[in-house]
Amino acid sequence: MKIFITRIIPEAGLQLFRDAGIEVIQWEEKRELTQAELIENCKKVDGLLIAGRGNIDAEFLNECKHLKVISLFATGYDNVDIAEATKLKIPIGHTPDVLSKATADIAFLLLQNVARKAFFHHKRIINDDWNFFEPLANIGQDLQGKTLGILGLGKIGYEMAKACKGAFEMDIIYHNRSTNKEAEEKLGARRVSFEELLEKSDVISVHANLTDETKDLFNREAFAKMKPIAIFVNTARGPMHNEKDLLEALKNKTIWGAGLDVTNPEPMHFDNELLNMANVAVLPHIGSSTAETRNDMAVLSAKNAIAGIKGERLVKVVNSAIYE
Ligand SMILES: NC(=O)C1=CN([C@@H]2O[C@H](COP(=O)(O)OP(=O)(O)OC[C@H]3O[C@@H](n4cnc5c(N)ncnc54)[C@H](O)[C@@H]3O)[C@@H](O)[C@H]2O)C=CC1
Ligand SMILES: O=C(O)C(=O)CO
Repeated sequence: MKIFITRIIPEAGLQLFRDAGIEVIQWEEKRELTQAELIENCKKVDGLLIAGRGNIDAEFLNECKHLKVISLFATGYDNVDIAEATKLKIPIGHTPDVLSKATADIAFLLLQNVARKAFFHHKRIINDDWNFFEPLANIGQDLQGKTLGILGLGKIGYEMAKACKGAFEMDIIYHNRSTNKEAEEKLGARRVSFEELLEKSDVISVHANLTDETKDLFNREAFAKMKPIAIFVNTARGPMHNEKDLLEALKNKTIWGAGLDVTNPEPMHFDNELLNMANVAVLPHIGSSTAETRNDMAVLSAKNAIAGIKGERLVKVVNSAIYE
């Protein structure tokens, strides 16, 4: 039995494959493998563990329909044609829960950095531009008691809401497909329409899944409805905001600032204008990137892959319909 892994993953996951007697073939080159190379490598194995990008579309799935499992080293599965995988009865595993706190921490970190322009001031010091105490300079904004609007109050959104409530006693409003009872009871969160979320939030933090419905949701029209002091934070997926419209909204002061762990496209080009704006903080998609979380992701994704190869139900499966 063999598994192909598209990146070098933490040892804790590799050990589980050894214990299960499954041979590991890892892609060790720094560059991203091409779709043709992905297909070629998958032809020789029973399962695929995919970390990073990778387009698991209908064409790939039909070329590799012998795969007993595709295990994502991620919780987001927007790069997979789930309907086709389900039709072909290929189980898709993912790694929810274990990364919720780490990812929400990055949303929280971005929010504070933007509110106080911390990344910008750090850059100024590097450029020998230390501005001594000036009452009218280096001005950020308080977060205390402000309104946090969450788009997609699922696992990560809940952790972000909890952090903001605890640290800044923020009022929480949210737009979600369903009511989140726990957030309403424990955090006093209130479910609102998308329009109300845009109009009432001082901070909008995006935590929904990327789908046809959420793609390009934050566009010129949406930014125009937001408050001029609003801070936009996206740690979910870059295509949920329109980057040209975001730049324009920031330049025109339609909104106040933005914190991005995900960009559109990804990677963001180093000379992108957003990177030179004082009220913008950008990170290279590091939401789940802590030693502890990556270890847990390695273990969970390996457990999913091993179960799939053995023909057992995955621990965390996206397309549970295949078992019905
Ligand atoms: N920056 C990073 O490194 C990471 C990013 N992510 C992203 O975060 C996303 C969320 O992860 P979780 O919180 O674990 O997922 P989740 O499934 O627990 O939460 C997503 C929430 O979004 C809601 N939602 C989906 N479509 C919606 C719509 N059209 N309108 C309103 N609400 C909608 C769902 O009902 C759900 O409550 C992932 O799909 C992934 O794209 C996840 C982990 C790390
Ligand atoms: O889990 C995900 O969806 C990520 O984006 C990376 O952890």
